[in-house]
Amino acid sequence: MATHKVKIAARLRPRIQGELDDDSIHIVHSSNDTGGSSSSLTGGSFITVPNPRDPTQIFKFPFSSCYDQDSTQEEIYRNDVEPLLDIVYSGVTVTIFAYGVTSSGKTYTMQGSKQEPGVIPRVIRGMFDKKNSLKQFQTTLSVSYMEIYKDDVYDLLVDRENAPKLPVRENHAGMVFVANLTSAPISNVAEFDSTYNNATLRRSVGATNLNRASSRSHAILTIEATMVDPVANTTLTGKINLVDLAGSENNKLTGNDPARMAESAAINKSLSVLGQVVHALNQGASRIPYRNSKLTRLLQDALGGTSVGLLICNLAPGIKFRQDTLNTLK
Ligand SMILES: Nc1ncnc2c1ncn2[C@@H]1O[C@H](COP(=O)(O)OP(=O)(O)OP(=O)(O)O)[C@@H](O)[C@H]1O
Repeated sequence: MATHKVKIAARLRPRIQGELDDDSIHIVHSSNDTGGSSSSLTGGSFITVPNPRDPTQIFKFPFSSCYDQDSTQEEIYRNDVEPLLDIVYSGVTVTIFAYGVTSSGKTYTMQGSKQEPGVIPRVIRGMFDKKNSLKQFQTTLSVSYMEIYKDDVYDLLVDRENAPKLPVRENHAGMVFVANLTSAPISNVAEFDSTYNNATLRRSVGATNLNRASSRSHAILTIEATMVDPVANTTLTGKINLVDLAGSENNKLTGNDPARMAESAAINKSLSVLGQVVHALNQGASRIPYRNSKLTRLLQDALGGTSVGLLICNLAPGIKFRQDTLNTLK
């Protein structure tokens, strides 16, 4: 029986201006919940959504953690993210995904704003704070950042003109890796911020050049911790992947634009394979379909073995998203 699991959380974003609220989507906190505040409970809650074709039929979706419109970035970090940093420093790979349709709040959850920083800036601060408390190790942190667009991999830490598609290879032990991906050492938060901000700019410039939105690609930011114990003469490596997934999309919205349809097909395929992989892992299945997409192939070592994952399903409350919300939840 497999021991690895991907925890699945849901977050309903608040209504944004001009959006008609779908007040039939409810987060129900189970009665045996004891911890947390009223906006975020982690003891097993569920979301209810009526069937658009038959409102008397109520679909019920259970989640390990549910965050409603009033939940804060701080709550998500404290409840579900911060506990994972100790796991990284024990030499394990952790992966956090933000999943959902376009405009459901993935980027807000991962990056946040200056006033309300999201998972990425909080993880960076947490990683440096913990590093400084690990006295017995000489610990170094490094960052890599890549983008998967239509199953091609690009390095976001190098200029676009010098950024060819990177090959995906497998080593002797069967471990999949991206050849020639930059790994930049970071010695403090300011150094990370500067590297990351440049890369984010590069991602949006690249996206504009390719005539697409950056939300049409998956972005994988990886922070690796290398811990050397000089007394025991051992080295331990742990890492955390922070993944802002491309928006899942209703194919009907792509019109007849062939480029858009190909893009959409690639996104939907990789997201559907990710769903199958997470399901298979959580069922303890013996065969996990990693190889069916570049995204899951690349994250194979991050999802299998002793690795740990957190998938945050972002949901939009608007009526026009009802069917997408159901698709995400399913
Ligand atoms: N929890 C939240 N609280 C306040 N505002 C939010 C929240 N979540 C999302 N928003 C706002 O909703 C809008 C859409 O969110 P965001 O851009 O994060 O969506 P997305 O899923 O990343 O979209 P895309 O797939 O197009 O990148 C933004 O204006 C964002 O600031």
